[in-house]
Amino acid sequence: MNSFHFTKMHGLGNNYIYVNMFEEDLPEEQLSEIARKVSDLYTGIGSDGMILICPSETAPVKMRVFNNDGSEAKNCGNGLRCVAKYVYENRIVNEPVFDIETLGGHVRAEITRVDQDMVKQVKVNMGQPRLQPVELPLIGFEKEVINEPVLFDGTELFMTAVSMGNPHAVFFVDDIEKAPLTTLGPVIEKDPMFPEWVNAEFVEIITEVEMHFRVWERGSGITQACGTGACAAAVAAVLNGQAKRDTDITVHLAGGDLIINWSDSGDVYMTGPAETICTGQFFL
Ligand SMILES: N[C@@H](CCC[C@H](N)C(=O)O)C(=O)O
Repeated sequence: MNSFHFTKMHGLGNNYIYVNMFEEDLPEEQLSEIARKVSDLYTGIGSDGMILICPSETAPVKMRVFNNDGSEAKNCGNGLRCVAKYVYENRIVNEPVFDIETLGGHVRAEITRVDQDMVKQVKVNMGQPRLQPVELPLIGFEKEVINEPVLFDGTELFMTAVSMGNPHAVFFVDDIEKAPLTTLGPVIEKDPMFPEWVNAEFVEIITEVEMHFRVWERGSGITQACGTGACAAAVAAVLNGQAKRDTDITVHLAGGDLIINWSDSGDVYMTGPAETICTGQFFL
């Protein structure tokens, strides 16, 4: 294998190189290295990482996510919408509602808008948020972490910790433009309290149903959007009394908007767009 076909797709600017593993065969031991290579802006294609669209034994399709540093993540909200678009348009699935296996559990995708045979919008039942520290994992805390003061590089921030299959640390700020994204984002990401590192999100509440959001992603740095992060932010807002359950919340990310709803059933729903950028052949 010295080349493979890819599709570059994005959800609100959060862009990945997608490889159809129903047709391609990338060696397991080289996946991290290939993710780093394709993601390189100068010598590769340039992306936030690589996502594999794989056969599954328990669902019509399985998603595997690699950040642009080569680390493998257990979930990716924007990736899920793009995978749903890909498998539906390419007739790997033929029904508009189907399950996707991830390393963080199964989720259910629903194709909610199609325009001239192109999927434009997908809604995903992301499942229940997990709040116990052991589920992130997060060490040094026994119980759910909701608005707890923590020092990062000498700065006190109030943290709410949420797992959406992957780990998130959410911080509320008064002004999103002044959030310490570039300075504290990388510090929070690799703080020893997170043995598997963490995605760091800053959130400015506008109203009970609207918030601004910026992310420093584990393994990728600043990205335009993070679907699981937006879910975690909405859950954190509810836990902190800043938003309501079973209500659509508009999350304004750098790349556009997502609608998040933490339903009374306990599941979190994410609705948003998915776009194809280009297809090509990558030479290793
Ligand atoms: N961009 C994603 C999340 C990708 C994985 C994340 N960086 C991690 O390591 O957990 C999203 O849209 O959720």
